Order: sequence, then structure tokens, then C-alpha cells
Amino acid sequence: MTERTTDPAPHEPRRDAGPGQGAGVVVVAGALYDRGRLLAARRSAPVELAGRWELPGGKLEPGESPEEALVRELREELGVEVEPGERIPGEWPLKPGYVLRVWTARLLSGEPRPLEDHDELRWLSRHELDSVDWLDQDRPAVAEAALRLPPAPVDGARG
Ligand SMILES: Nc1nc2c([nH]c(=O)n2[C@H]2C[C@H](O)[C@@H](COP(=O)(O)OP(=O)(O)OP(=O)(O)O)O2)c(=O)[nH]1
Repeated sequence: MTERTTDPAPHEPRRDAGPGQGAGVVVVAGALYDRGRLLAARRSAPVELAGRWELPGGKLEPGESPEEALVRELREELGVEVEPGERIPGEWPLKPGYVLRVWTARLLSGEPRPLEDHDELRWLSRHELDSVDWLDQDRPAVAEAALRLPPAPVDGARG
């Protein structure tokens, strides 16, 4: 899906001006699922967010669809290939001018590694979701992501 944009300078992150979409920089994050678990990532920067846990992702760039941004960000940050799924309904304010939108995603290949922006990753099963210190702004998104967590397969297959 292609969303409308204003006319950002080429070096600036994409700003969204669609009706009812809210203005601001869109941060696309992934609720990445594998074998009944959700991936949580601990930020290493900036200092005010370091040590807190989030759903990995990043800013939408000009000309990208959210799904393309998600695939790119998770490749860059984690070194994995993912298949985006549905958008999790909702939009969560981050710092002023930034909003978080979340898509489900399924791990296709690779084992996530904290290559950029993070210093630790954890796969959390449903009963472990409260075991990390999520960024406050991510908590409602994580709650929605948890509702969509696929059941753990009995045969160890991916899904
Ligand atoms: N990716 C991500 N960022 C989040 C979340 N919650 C939250 O407050 N943020 C903030 C942290 C950053 O200030 C901003 C996203 O920036 P980023 O640093 O992850 O994005 P990016 O990879 O495109 O950035 P850059 O290093 O290329 O500048 O949103 C979240 O769940 N996921």
C-alpha cells in the first residue's frame, strides 16, 4: 500500500499527511513472531532510551511502503529476512512529531543479531512478555501484538 506524503527534503524521514493519519514521522516496527514467541530488542541509544525494550524497526523513508521499510529495517538492524503480515490497529505517539505503527511479521530466515541500535535481543513466549522493561510508549502496541501471537507449534516448525 502506498500512502500519501508531503514533500520531504530527500534527507529527511518521511512525514505523513494523509487525512486522519496524523502528521509526523512514522516509525514502523515489527511484531516479529517465531515459534510462538515475540522478539524484543533492547535499545543501546540514544541515552534516554538505552536499556529499554522495544519492537525493532525504524523510520519510514520517502517512497517506501511501510512493509518495505519494515523489511529493510529488520534486515539492517537484525540481519534477518521477514515477511510482513497485518498492521496492528492503532498508532502510538513517541517523542513529539513521531508516531509508532506496528506490523506483524514472520521470520523467514536468519537468526536475529543486535547489529544496530540494540545490544540485546530476546524471544519472549506469551508468559514472558512482562519480563522486560518495555518503553512506556510501546506497551499498548506490545499488548496488541500479544493478542496476535501465534501458538507455539508442537513440532518446532516456524510460524
Ligand atoms: N524502532 C523503534 N523506535 C521506537 C520505538 N519506540 C520508540 O519510542 N521509538 C523511537 C526511538 C527513535 O527515537 C525513533 C525511531 O528511530 P530509529 O533510530 O529506530 O529509526 P531509524 O533506524 O530509522 O533511525 P536512524 O538511526 O536511521 O536515524 O522512535 C519502537 O518500538 N521501535
